[in-house]
Amino acid sequence: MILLIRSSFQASYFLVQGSRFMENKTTTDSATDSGLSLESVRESLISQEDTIVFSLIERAQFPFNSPAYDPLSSPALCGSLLEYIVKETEIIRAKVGRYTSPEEHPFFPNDLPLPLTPPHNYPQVLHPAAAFININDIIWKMYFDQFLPLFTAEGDDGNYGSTAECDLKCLQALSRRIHYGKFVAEVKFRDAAQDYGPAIRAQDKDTLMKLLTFESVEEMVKKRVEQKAMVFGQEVSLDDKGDTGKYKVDPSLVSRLYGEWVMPLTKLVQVEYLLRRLD
Ligand SMILES: C=C(O[C@@H]1C=C(C(=O)O)C=C[C@H]1O)C(=O)O
Repeated sequence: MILLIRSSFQASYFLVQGSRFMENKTTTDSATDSGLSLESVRESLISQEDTIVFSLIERAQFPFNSPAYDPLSSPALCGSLLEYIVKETEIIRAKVGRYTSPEEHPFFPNDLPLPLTPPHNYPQVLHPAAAFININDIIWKMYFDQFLPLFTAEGDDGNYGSTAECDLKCLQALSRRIHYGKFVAEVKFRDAAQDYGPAIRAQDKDTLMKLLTFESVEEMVKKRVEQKAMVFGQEVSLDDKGDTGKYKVDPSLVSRLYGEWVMPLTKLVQVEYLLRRLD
């Protein structure tokens, strides 16, 4: 279910204008400064592909390792090892102000502590309603139910902590990329407000989806991530054979991840954002 709370823009303004600490280089140079353009947001998406492909390669070194996702038997801890690691990591990240960045979205947003670090004034690039769009529950389900079983080998090697750490990295990278759709939508709206305006006023999701979709760009993205998976994930051999033709993660699966989930979910975020752009 999409978390959409349409009231209290004051609270959202606080989130957008909140503190910044330990910035992520791949995402902060473009959209949160004043030079927002379709080119700059696309550059950021291209750069985020590297993070996603590397995080998938890291995860693929372990088999599925289902005990990492089973409820823990310890009475002091509830949920799975993976949930525990994600929740505790998000508590620390909240304390250092990460979720006051308009580019960061927690998977467990309830009961997070307030930042302890000094506030940072982000330029207010997005409409305040952006702060209430969080589709991490959909991303979580997609990753564990559909994608993970496809790209990990069956089995259990006992490395549950390392496995969960890798899942956390993948989830964070996917979430950042997909929610970056807010910036993509903002720039598309600014470039063609006369086209988007009527569809927004009519709350016409289908027309918005058509307006923001560029099939040729999507084809390029799928090809490029497949190529990146080949280059970043090739087995390197020092003997005469050179390229062994083996990859650490199946390049066609990375392309499929983008085609079936990452881009459709980025577009879902774009539509949800645009529906509220004139509130
Ligand atoms: C992100 C954009 O919007 C849409 C979504 C895309 C994506 O998620 O990569 C690619 C093309 C568009 O259909 C874009 O136009 O660059």
